[in-house]
Amino acid sequence: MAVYTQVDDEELIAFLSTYDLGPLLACKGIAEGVENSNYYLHTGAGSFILTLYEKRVAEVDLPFFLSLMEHLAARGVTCPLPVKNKAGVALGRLAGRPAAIITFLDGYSVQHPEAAHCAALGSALAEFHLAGADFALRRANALSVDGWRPLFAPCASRAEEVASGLGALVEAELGHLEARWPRDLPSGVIHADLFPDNVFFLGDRISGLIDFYFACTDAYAYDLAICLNAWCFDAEHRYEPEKGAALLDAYRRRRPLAAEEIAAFPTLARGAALRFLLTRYVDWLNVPPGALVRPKDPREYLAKLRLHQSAVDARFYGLAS
Ligand SMILES: Nc1ncnc2c1ncn2[C@@H]1O[C@H](COP(=O)(O)OP(=O)(O)O)[C@@H](O)[C@H]1O
Ligand SMILES: N[C@@H](CCOP(=O)(O)O)C(=O)O
Repeated sequence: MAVYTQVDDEELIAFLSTYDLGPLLACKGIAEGVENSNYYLHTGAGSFILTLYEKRVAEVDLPFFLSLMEHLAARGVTCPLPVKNKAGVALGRLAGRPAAIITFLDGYSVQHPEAAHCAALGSALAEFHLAGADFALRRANALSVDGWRPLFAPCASRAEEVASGLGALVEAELGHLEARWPRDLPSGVIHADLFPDNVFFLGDRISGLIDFYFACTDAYAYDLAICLNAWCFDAEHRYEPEKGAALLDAYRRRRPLAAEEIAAFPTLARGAALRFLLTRYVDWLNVPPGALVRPKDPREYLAKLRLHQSAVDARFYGLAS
């Protein structure tokens, strides 16, 4: 359960009184998510999500995330909208944290995506990239290749606690990726965390995307690689080529991949695996005392990284220019 910051009733009622949302009717901590504290909020005006932004979200980046949701929604991507208070401001402070209320989206996330879900995701991801192409704000990806070594270094000595040989493997992989990371691929705003829990379905159609708090300006194909890792493996972390093909084909129908994106794809998939291996590893070792959170298993991403290390080139993923 991701609630790092507890909100006191009186504080919440005072916070809500700065909005035109009517009285507080219910507020419950949300069981999913690992990054921020999220509450389901029911008020006289309906259902909302209250988010208190935690450690990995820099306050200075919040205008980027909130404006991005407005930008995408205006271009037909179904996503939450930040709710403005009576002063016309979407960002406030609650319980000592930056906080915002966003609209509630109907839908549910699929726990075991099938190829049809992967295809729907591929189309939605390409539409997201196209809709964000004229987004004026930029945000560097703090969790790209230059951020991985500083993330790992402070807790590198504990790697054996998580998996035998992990420290050596991460060191070698960092060296490999730092030497080869592609820097000039087609780029724009990417979601960077479009895992199944951040995509809502109603029936077999995507009803909305959530959780834009890792969004940044980076390579589109890197976002696709993140999705391949998150959607196209089975519960034992084995790659499922038919799901990979469904995702990649659907994406390419909406936004064709350039030859250099295809050539870089194995490297991007390795980097995408290492990025989530590292954040999960750090979080696994550092659960804040009193936090209600279930950290995600870094070993899942170790298995995915090993798979990508075995890929000779993009044909492994069925990609050819
Ligand atoms: N706009 C929304 N509408 C409905 N449910 C939401 C919305 N935003 C978040 N949630 C719920 O809260 C959970 C955690 O949100 P998420 O943004 O993924 O957390 P985090 O900020 O920790 O990444 C989601 O899995 C979902 O169940
Ligand atoms: N998707 C990340 C964790 C952060 O995402 P959240 O939406 O669960 O908060 C992972 O799986 O490591």
